[in-house]
Amino acid sequence: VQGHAGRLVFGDLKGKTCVCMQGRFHMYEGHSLCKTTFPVRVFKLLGVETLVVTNAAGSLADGLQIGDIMIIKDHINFPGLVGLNPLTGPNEDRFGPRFPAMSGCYHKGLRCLAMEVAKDLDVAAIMQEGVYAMVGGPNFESIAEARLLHRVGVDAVGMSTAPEVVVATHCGMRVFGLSLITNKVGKSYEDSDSVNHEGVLEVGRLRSDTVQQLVTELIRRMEINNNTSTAV
Ligand SMILES: O=P(O)(O)O[C@H]1O[C@H](CO)[C@@H](O)[C@H]1O
Ligand code: HPA
Repeated sequence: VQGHAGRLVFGDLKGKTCVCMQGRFHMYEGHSLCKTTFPVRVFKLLGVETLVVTNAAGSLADGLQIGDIMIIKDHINFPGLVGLNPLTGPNEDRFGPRFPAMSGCYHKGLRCLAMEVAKDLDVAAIMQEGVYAMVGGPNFESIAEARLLHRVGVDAVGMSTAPEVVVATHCGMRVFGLSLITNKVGKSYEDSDSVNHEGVLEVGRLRSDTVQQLVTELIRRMEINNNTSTAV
């Protein structure tokens, strides 16, 4: 999608072997969920243990302002709830079970560590935990849709991430996620501001250094098991 470089970068980050996706596939681009999540299975086969996901998202929570960073505590996978799930079809037993649990899919230890990192980098004031919801897109939400999402407990909404997290959790990877709040989602018919992709990219540019520092320091401090691989 425009604004995503579409590169896969391999390297060493603070002593940990990492592979980084600059960009992702989205369902709204017409890709199957199988293709959208294919990189995650490639990472698994490469020996990656931890997946760090980042996204741009619109805020529904009054306490989340533009430029804030939300540590994803949990998600609501709206496409998944109606059967648009990357795990649909015969189960790939070599990756994981037919019916994987999704409770606790955003690793608690990594969430706590990220908050410590935020304090040490002096950015804790712009960070809090919340619930991310994936919608199909590509249109942004109507006012009634925004109100619905708010009522069901969504803090931030975007059009990605949940399928990758489902596939990573299915194959036993640890997951950590961040949403950069790029816009407020209008919940009032009196609001005249409307969101657009250029505005989303602009906030992304403004906060890219902060997100980069947070992720780098988190990776430097995170415990690893046998190998040293992380995918971002
Ligand atoms: O989730 P990412 O790809 O970060 O970006 C979000 O921002 C784009 C819309 O501006 C959509 O792609 C949406 O999902
Ligand atoms: N809605 C859905 N996806 C998004 C938004 C939004 O407001 N902002 C960035 N991605």
